[in-house]
Amino acid sequence: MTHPASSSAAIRVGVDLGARSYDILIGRGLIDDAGAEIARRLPKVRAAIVADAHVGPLYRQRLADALEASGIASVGIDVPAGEGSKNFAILESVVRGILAARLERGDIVVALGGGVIGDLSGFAAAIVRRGMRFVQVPTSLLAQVDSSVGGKTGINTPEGKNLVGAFHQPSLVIADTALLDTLTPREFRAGYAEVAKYGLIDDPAFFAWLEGNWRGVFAGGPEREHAVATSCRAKAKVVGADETETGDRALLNLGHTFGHALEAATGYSQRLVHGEGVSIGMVLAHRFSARMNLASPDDAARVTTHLRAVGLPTELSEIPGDLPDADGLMALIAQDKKVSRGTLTFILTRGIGQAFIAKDVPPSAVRDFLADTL
Ligand SMILES: NC(=O)c1ccc[n+]([C@@H]2O[C@H](COP(=O)([O-])OP(=O)(O)OC[C@H]3O[C@@H](n4cnc5c(N)ncnc54)[C@H](O)[C@@H]3O)[C@@H](O)[C@H]2O)c1
Ligand SMILES: O=C(O)C(=O)C[C@@H](O)[C@H](O)[C@H](O)COP(=O)(O)O
Ligand SMILES: [Zn+2]
Repeated sequence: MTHPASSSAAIRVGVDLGARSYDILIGRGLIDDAGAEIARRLPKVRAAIVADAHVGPLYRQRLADALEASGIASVGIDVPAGEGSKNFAILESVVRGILAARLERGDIVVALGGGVIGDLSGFAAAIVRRGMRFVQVPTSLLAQVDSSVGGKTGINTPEGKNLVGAFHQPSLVIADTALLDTLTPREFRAGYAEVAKYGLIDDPAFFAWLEGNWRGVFAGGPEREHAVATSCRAKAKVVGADETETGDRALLNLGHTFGHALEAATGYSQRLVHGEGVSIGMVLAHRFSARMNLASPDDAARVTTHLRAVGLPTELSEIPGDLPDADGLMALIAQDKKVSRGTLTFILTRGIGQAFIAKDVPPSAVRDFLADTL
């Protein structure tokens, strides 16, 4: 199979949200068509391209040239790389950068980067002039399959992950899968955890396909575009049905209640990046489900085997440094946004591809499980 060379050959996935509907374009080389794709949808705009210290030097000039060729002038805004940038101070610097460039409400913020840049600059776009439009040009696997789609934007605080933010949908997502070739193996693997998540939520055939084809996804064969498109279709369907997570969108949080607590516990640092937290969290969710007699332990073992095969961490003991005890982790879990009237909601499972939303999960059961696991 050959790769699409231009956006005319791109895979298009629609996110159906009435007046806020938008396209996700997926394919190799699409960054060079970004100006034309944006100008077609958002004529006569100026742009701020937000990028971090890794992605900026690699791709910002190329993107700026593509925008310029379609008459879109741009300025660049720099952000330090890493999860630590999802904070109030860096948010302020992005907001001030947009204002300093005198961008108007009708202009655009372009997030060129991974999920950190997308969440941060999407949130800036949501609050500058009470809401500017923004375009996602995701450059990590995680951002292409998950964070660039669906409009969750925000920052972290010491109290917990993504606790400050807004729902603000992009106007367009341009996922150039060739850009993933420069990702580190660690970051590629981290993004893969969110790919596997879609299989584990409700698509057992996709999970089985991944077990057989993950090497092609990593190597950049046509399996990669298939995995990105399958993931985007799955996410677009959920978001189209429940934009602001009043119901089934919570399924996309599989593995995240544990994972987010672990990210907060490790200070949003390189000790544990988001996708690694999700990998361990999904294993814990499957093991906890087995312990509650909801699922077979064989399913938890199968999930562990696959995530380990691609090189992802699956055990708390793989996180470098000390972790809080079970009570410390429970204090972080208590800040989860799915907590309602003080009770915990978890995404549990009855088996591979059979995740469900479990309300009123007894905290004592989770605490004892964590104490035994630690
Ligand atoms: N909004 C959502 O729906 C959603 C969904 C999932 C995750 N997230 C958030 O996304 C964040 C994680 O995203 P991430 O894993 O992309 O992290 P990231 O943005 O930190 O990117 C990972 C690393 O890869 C580098 N990088 C990105 N693209 C590159 C490329 N093409 N070549 C070389 N290096 C590249 C970055 O500079 C960074 O060092 C977390 O904050 C998480 O909470 C949000
Ligand atoms: O889009 C969603 O909804 C998700 O839950 C996707 C997750 O992968 C992502 O990490 C998201 O940022 C988590 O959202 P949160 O509301 O739990 O902070
Ligand atoms: Zn996630």
